[in-house]
Amino acid sequence: MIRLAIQKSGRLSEDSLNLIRECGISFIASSYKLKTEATNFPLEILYLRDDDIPGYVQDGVADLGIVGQNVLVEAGYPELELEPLGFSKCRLSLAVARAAHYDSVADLQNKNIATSYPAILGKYLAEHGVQANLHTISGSVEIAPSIGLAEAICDIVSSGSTLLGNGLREVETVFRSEAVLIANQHLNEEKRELLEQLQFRMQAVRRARRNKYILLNAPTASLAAVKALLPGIKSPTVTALAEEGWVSVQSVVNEDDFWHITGQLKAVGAEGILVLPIEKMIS
Ligand SMILES: Nc1ncnc2c1ncn2[C@@H]1O[C@H](COP(=O)(O)OP(=O)(O)OP(=O)(O)O)[C@@H](O)[C@H]1O
Ligand SMILES: O=P(O)(O)OC[C@H]1O[C@H](OP(=O)(O)OP(=O)(O)O)[C@H](O)[C@@H]1O
Ligand SMILES: [Mg+2]
Repeated sequence: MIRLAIQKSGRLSEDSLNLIRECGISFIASSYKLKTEATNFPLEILYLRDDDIPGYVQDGVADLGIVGQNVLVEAGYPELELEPLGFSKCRLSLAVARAAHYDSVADLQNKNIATSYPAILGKYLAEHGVQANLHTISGSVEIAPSIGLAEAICDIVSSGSTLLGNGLREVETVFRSEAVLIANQHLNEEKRELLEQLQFRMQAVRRARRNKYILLNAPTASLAAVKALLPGIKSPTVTALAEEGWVSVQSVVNEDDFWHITGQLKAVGAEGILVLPIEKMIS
């Protein structure tokens, strides 16, 4: 049995649970139970406050965890990170009141800055040769300038709407973060084997999410151009259509390139383009 700690309720929770489920692992989640056992994989899930996850994994109370890099690095255990998981992407940024004078980070010299991330911010300021007074608060950081607690803040930003709604302006990106899988560094052989199986499944799920299955019809005369646009995993599958002079082409495209490539496919004569999600992708 391997123990995985995830956030009980918050920005990481839903995506963490979805990832475990998409790995084919079934369990009964209840908002009251803080521990569940999977029914078809030797996995126990612990539901914790995200701030506690790095320490629990470091101490071996949990074997694995899913947590934001911001919290992991702030806790001082960056070495526990195994792989990024592609969700809960955000940044830690410095912000000042919209009307405040700001040219560069040097303007923060001797200023009061409110943050929940004193370690990450302290390192950033030291690297930029800035000495400031850090006020550590655990939440609602964006309120600090408007109540006279600080001239600047350093907190999580995603869409920027919390900053906007509190009359603040983002001035520096201090740290970029996303959810990561972390592991205790002294797992026994049996747990290492389970971790490997879990990572294999997670990678298959993530690869599938990043790619789409594409089917199209093209005139045989355009096949070379279509093949050049669709490299596929090894190479595209090409089959003849019942109608003379036409082929059906099947391949896999990266989601990031998808719109660009479909435009080019149409331009070389492709028709009837179908795009399907991929459930798992194993290389
Ligand atoms: N707006 C956002 N967009 C994307 N990711 C975010 C956002 N806010 C936070 N995150 C990421 O999700 C993590 C958890 O955020 P959340 O706001 O749920 O934390 P919390 O309030 O400290 O939760 P807990 O109650 O577990 O301590 C953050 O550490 C960060 O990595
Ligand atoms: O740039 P935005 O898209 O507005 O996101 C940023 C906000 O999101 C997070 O808070 P959350 O909403 O998770 O609430 P919390 O402070 O209770 O954790 C974070 O602490 C910021 O306040
Ligand atoms: Mg927290």
